[in-house]
Amino acid sequence: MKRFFPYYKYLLEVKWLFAIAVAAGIAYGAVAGAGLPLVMREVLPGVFSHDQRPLADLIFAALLLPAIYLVQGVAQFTNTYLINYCGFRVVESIQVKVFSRVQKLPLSFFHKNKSGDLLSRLTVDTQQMRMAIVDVSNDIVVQPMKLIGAVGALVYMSMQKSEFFVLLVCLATVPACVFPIRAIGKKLFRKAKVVQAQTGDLTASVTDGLQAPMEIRAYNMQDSVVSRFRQQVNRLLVARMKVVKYDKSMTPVIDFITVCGAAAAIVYAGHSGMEFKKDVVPLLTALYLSYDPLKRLGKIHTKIQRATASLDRVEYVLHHENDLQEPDKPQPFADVKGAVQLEQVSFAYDKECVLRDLNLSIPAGQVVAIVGPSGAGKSSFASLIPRFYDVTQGRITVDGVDVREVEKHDLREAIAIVTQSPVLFNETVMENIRIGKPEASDEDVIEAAQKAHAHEFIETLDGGLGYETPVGERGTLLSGGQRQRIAIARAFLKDAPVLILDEATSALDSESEAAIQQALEELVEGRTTFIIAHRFSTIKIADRILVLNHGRLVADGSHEEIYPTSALYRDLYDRQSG
Ligand SMILES: Nc1ncnc2c1ncn2[C@@H]1O[C@H](COP(=O)(O)OP(=O)(O)OP(=O)(O)O)[C@@H](O)[C@H]1O
Repeated sequence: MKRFFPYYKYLLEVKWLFAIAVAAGIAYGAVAGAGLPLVMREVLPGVFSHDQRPLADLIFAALLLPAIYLVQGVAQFTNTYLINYCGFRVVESIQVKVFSRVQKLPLSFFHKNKSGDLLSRLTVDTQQMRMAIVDVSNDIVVQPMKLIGAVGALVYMSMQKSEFFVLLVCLATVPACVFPIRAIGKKLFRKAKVVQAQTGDLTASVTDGLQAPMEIRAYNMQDSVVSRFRQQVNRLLVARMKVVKYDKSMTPVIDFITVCGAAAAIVYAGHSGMEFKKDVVPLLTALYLSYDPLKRLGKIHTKIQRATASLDRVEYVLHHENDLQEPDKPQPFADVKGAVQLEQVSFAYDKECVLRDLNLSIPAGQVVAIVGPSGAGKSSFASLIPRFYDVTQGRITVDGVDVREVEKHDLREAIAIVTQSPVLFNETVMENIRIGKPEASDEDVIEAAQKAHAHEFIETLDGGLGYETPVGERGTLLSGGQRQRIAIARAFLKDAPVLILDEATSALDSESEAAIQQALEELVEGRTTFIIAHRFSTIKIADRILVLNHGRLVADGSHEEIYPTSALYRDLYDRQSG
């Protein structure tokens, strides 16, 4: 339980509503625990005595029951309604915290963790945590109150007739409940952990299945995808049933132990010649009502165990070490010109180096194409400049400042990236371009689209809806060439001094290709540009070509300089020109 304490601060945000909820819960507990037995003990025996009672007395006595249930009902509704509200608010705060943590983590985190599993941690596991924080806090106050109410009624009755006191001994079965509660709780924790992990796997598999509809159809994978899903659902079912087994065994076990106490009460009551209506019924009602909160208190343990299994998964994200730390004393980074320098740079994702001993000086405004065979390290090279990863050795500077010594936000403000398959967000074309500069006016966005040779096609979109056309999830309502031009428009709007272009590998139709080529030529002007050249179609706009092979720089110069001297470049170039 201690592990949940840091999260109680979210409950403080709704402390007054929570306090009202608990107060209503206490009122409910007191009325539910003590009201019914006392009515039975004090009122009903008189009503059903042998003497003829006036009708008014009967009506009064009868009305006591709905009155008790009315008070109890209003208090219970207020309690559960507000507890639910507080619970949702706490979940909301935890979800925002986890989501914002995820957004701060480096790219490597997303390569190690499946997005579906992260989704399940963010949604399912945070909901489980709610149980431990809000429901348990409520139960911990309300259920003992109910217990005190019922036990109070027993004590009150025992004061009226001393034999009743002995019946309190029946409650001695209560401590015996602790042992099964603890044992079942331990089992439940382990089983709940398995369920949460498998829920994550299942969500990951669903996400995969929904994100690649074309590939699944193209390769006729429907049956195998469904069969894998069925297996995972089955595994989850088995794991869930284990949780249900332990969770649901708690109540019967506690019922059995406590009913032994009730049996002892009956034996005692019968033996000592108590009056059934007047003494035994109210007594058993009070006993029953004191066992109910006990069972609920027992469930608190199982709730905490289940929530702890989820807490582990949520804290995996919250406490995940960020290996791309911000500098302690960030250097100012304004009016960037874009001179980039690599000094003895080596880089490895894991153990094996994918870039080795790179020494380069790229003056501001130079357009550099990076070429090399597949896997040579071109994309890795480009990802080091915006500090998506840190170099393993050496350093990279922009305008003489080590990229690790400026705030990541400032560094990335100075860099625009156009990837080969740009991701569009499920918003309008206008908003997708505005991502480049959130404060830009509509006119600025349109101007950027014009520069990117995108304005013409945007205007005709969706029967003239133009910039207000939604692009669909991940931009699926647009063609590859259109998506690329929107990404180029974003880069124009951002107007950053450093540009990284990941040239499209897929063939575009000649009209798109010509428009994109022209847009890129204008975009690179005056910016330090790194073009990851897969198809060499953009190579002619480069001032300088870097040839990488197995992570090493094997040639560096203009096309005219390196074509005669680098066999690898010549080979790559000739193959491309066919
Ligand atoms: N996230 C990653 N984690 C681990 N290894 C990676 C990761 N990304 C790339 N690699 C490895 O790093 C090496 C260089 O990959 P990189 O993507 O930089 O090459 P590339 O020249 O851009 O290739 P291509 O032209 O095929 O895109 C490859 O061996 C690749 O397997």
